[in-house]
Amino acid sequence: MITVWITSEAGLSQMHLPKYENKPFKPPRRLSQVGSVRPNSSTAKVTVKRCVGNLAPAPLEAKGAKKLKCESQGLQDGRKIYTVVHRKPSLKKHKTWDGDGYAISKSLNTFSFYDNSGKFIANSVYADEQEQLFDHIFKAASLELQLDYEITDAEERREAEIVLGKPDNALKGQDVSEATSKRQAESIRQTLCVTAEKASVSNIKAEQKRAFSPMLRKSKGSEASSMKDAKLKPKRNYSPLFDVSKIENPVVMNKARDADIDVIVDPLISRHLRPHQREGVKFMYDCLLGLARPMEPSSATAMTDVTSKSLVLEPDADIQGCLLADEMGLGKTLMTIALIWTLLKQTPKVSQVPCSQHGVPLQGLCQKVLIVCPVTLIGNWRREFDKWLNLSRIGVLTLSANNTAERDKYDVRNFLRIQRTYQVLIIGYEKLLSVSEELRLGKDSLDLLVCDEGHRLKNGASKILNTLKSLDVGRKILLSGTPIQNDLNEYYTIIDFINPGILGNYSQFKKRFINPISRARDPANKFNEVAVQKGEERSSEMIQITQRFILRRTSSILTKYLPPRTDLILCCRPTEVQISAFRDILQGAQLDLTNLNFNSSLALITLLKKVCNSPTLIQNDSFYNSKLQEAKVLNKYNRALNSGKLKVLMALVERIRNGTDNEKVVVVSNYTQTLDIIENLMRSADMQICRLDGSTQAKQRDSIVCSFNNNPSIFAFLLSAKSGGVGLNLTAASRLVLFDNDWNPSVDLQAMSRIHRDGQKRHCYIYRLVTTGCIDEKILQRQLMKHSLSQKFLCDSTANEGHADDDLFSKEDLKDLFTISCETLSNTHDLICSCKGNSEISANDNTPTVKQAPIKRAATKLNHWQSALEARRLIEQSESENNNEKISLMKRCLVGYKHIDPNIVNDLMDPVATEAFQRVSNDISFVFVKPGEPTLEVT
Ligand SMILES: Nc1ncnc2c1ncn2[C@@H]1O[C@H](COP(=O)(O)OP(=O)(O)OP(=O)(O)O)[C@@H](O)[C@H]1O
Repeated sequence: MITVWITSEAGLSQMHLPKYENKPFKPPRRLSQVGSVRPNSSTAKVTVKRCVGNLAPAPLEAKGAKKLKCESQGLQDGRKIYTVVHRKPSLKKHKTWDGDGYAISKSLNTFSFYDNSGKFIANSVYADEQEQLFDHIFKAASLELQLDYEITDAEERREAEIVLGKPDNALKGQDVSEATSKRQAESIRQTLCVTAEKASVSNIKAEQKRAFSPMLRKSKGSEASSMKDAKLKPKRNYSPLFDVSKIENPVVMNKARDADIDVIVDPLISRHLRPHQREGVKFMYDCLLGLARPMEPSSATAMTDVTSKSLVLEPDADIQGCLLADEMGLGKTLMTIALIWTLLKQTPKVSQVPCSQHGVPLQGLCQKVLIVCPVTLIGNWRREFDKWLNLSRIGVLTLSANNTAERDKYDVRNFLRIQRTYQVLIIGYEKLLSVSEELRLGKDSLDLLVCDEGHRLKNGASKILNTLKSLDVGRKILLSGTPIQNDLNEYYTIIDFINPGILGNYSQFKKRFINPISRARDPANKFNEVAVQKGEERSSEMIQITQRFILRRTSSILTKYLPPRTDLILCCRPTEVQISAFRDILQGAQLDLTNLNFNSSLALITLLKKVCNSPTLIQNDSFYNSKLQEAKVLNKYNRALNSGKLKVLMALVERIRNGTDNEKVVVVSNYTQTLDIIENLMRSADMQICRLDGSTQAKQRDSIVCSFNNNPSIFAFLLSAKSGGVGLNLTAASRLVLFDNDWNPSVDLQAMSRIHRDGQKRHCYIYRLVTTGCIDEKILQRQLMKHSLSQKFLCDSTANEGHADDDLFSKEDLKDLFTISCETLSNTHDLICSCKGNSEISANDNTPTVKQAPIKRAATKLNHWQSALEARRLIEQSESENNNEKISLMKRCLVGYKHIDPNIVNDLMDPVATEAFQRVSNDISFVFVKPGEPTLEVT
C-alpha cells in the first residue's frame, strides 16, 4: 500500500492507495496534475478516487472487454470515456509514449480516439479477445494507441466531456461510424477553438500577448475574438506544474486576479536561492507580468516571509521590464536563470496555452529568450545554466567566438525558427550588429530579452541599443551591478528602453526632471533654496516612478555567506623621483587656478595619476609630450622601481609568494601600461603570471581564467579593471592588490569582488595602494564620499565611467587635486581624525551627515537682505559646513577601519602586510585596516 497525505478543508488525512504497478510503456501520471489536489479544496475526496485511477492503470475488473462492468455513474447508454496514450509506431526496444488523449467506446469493441485537445484521431476496433483490453495496442491513423484507464470520477468525466465537446448530454447519440466522428471532431474543433499543440506559435503568442501585455494595445478585432474565445472556451480546472504542498519553502509567484493557476519556481532551483534571491526572482516576475508590487521594506528578513505566498496584485499597465541593479556577486545570473526557467515552463494563464488533460501547462509564457552580454561573460552564463539546471534540461545556444559571420547568422535563424531544440540564445554585444537582420526577421519569436551589464546601453545613439529596440521585445530584464549613472540623459535612455514611455517623451522628461534637477545640482545655485528644493522634489518623484521596476541591494547581504575579508588602505610615500616629476609638471603646466574646470584639467589629472603609478609612464603621455616640452627631463624618471606604490607592491607579492600557504594574488590597474611595468617586474622576480586586459581576445579569456584557477604554478593574475573586471571569477586568489583607484567606486568594487565571491574558501585580503598626499589620495577621498552618497539613492552613484562628474567638483576641490602634500603621513587621515595613528572611528562618531542640511542652513539665511560683511561671513560658514559634510561622508565610509601609523603600531593585522612593511618601512607612511569579521554561515 502507498500512503498519501491529502489536504482538504478538514485538514490532513491519510489515504491508503494500492501499490503502483508500473505497466510497461505507460508514463506514470502525476498526482498533482489533478485539478483538485489543492489545499482547501472541497473536492479532496474526489481527488483520491482519481488518484486511485491514476495509480492503477489496469483495474482488475477491467481485464477483458467482456468482463467490463458499466460502473460509470450517469452512463446508462454504456458509453465510456478512457484516457489513452499514443505514439508513432517504432521498432525501438524500449518504446515510450509521445502524448495522451481520450477514447470513447459505445459498444464493447468499438473505440473513437481523440488527442488531449479533443481533436478526433481515428476509430479502431478491439477484436483480439485473447488479450486484455488495457494491454491491447490499437493501430489507427498511423499511430499506436493504448487505453490507460477508464474515467469514472464525475468531475474528471465532466472535464473530459467538455474537451470532447459534449457537455451535459455527453456522448448521447454519438455515432462511431468514421464519417460521423470526423464531422463531430471537426465541429468540436471549430466550436471550442481549442488550442491544440499544433496550433501555430504565432496564434499562441497572440493570445499570450493579449492576456499579459497591458502595454500592448488590443485591436478591436482581437478584443472581439478574445471575448468570443472567452464565451466559447469551456471552463476547465487547471493545475500548477508543481504541487506546492510537497515543496519545502517554495517560491510562489504573485498573480493577477484572472490567473488560472499559481506559478511556482521549480524546486530544483528554488532550494538554492537565498532570501534576497527569492525576493529578486519574484520582483522581476511581477515586473515582467505588469503586476503592481506593494511597497514593502527591502530588508532581506522582511522578504523571507512573503516569497512562499502568492499575493493577488493589481495590474500596472506601464511596466513590462525591470532593472536588477544588485551589487556584484549577489547572484543576478542565478536569479535570472531561475526566472527564465520558470517562464519557459509555466504560465499563470494555462487556458491560453496547450495543456495536458489535467490542465497542467505544456508550454510556458515564454518560448525563446535572448540574452545579450559582454562577450567575456558568454562562457560564464553557459556555465551558470549548466550549474543550476544542467544543460541537458534546457537548450542554450551560444555563438562561438570562432564562428564565421555566416555561421552565426545560420545559428540565429535556426534558433528563432526551430521550436524545440534551443530556448535560450546568448550573444555578445559585440556580435549583435552582425546578426541584427536575422534577429529582426525572427523577432516575433522572441518573448524575453535579458541585457547583462545593461549600463552599456546608456548611449541613446548607440547602434546596439537601437538594434535591441528594433526587436520590439516587450518583456525585458536589464542587469547591472554598476548603478545607472548620474547623467540624466543616460538614465532616461535606459529607463525608456526598459519601459518605453514611462518617463514621457524626452522633451517632457527634460522639462520635468532634467532641468530642475540639474539646476539644483549646479554649485552656482547652492544658495538658491527654491531651486534646490524643487530639484529634490523632482528627484524623489523620478525615483518613485522608477523604483517600481528597479531593485538594488548591496553586497553586505553576502557577508554571512562568504569568508571574512580584510581591507587595507596602504598610503605609499612618493619617491624623490615622483616628487620632482610632480613639481616639473605643475610648474610646466602653469595652471590658471581661477579658471579651472574638470574637463579642461582632465589631461593634467591623468598625467598626475600616471606619475603616482610610475613616472616612467609619462614618456608616452601625449599631453606631456605636446604641452610640457620644457619640463621634459625624462631620463631621470626612467628607473624600474621609481614609485612608492611599485616598491610596496613588490614587497607584498614577495611576501604572499614566500610567506603564505600557496596563496595567489590578483593585481588590478586601470592602465595597461602600468600592467606592462608590473608584469616586467614580476617576471624578473620569477613569478609566473597570466594577464587579461582589453587586448585579450574573447576566445582566450575563458581559458586564461581557467588556467589561473586550476594551475597551481600560476601565482598572479594581472587584470585591467575596466576591460576585464566584470563577471570574472578568480576565486583561486585570496589576495587582491588595487594598484590605482578609479573615480567611480563601483569599478573598484567590481574588481574586488572577483576574489571575494561565492566559491571562495579562504580569508580574503584587499590592498588598495594610494600615493600619500597626492592625487591618488584625493581620488580615494572622493570615492569614499560618493560611496556614502550612493547608499542613499537607489541608483545614483553620482559617477560616470572613466571620469569624475564635474558638476559636483567645486573650484576648491579642483585646486585640491593639484596640491601635493609631501609632509603628511596621510592626507585622508589628517582630514578625518586627529589621533596619532593608533585609533579608529566608531560608528557613534556623529558629525553632521545629511547632505543638504548645511547648505539649507546657509541658504535660508542668505535669502534675506544683509550687509556684504554678513553675506561674506555666511558664505564662509557655508563653505566650512560643506567641508564638514564631506568629511563626515568620508568618515562614515571608514567606520570600522583602524588608523595605523606603522612606525608606532607594528601589527598591521595581516602578517603579509606587516612583513612587507619591515622590508619597505620607509615607503609605507600610513595604513587603514578593516579586519574581516568572522563569518557566521558559509554555504
Ligand atoms: N544561492 C547561491 N548559492 C551558491 N552559489 C551562488 C548562489 N548565488 C550565486 N552563487 C554563485 O555566486 C557567484 C556570483 O553569482 P553571479 O555571477 O550570479 O552574481 P552577479 O550578481 O551576476 O555578479 P556580477 O555582477 O559580478 O556578475 C556565481 O559563481 C554563482 O554561481
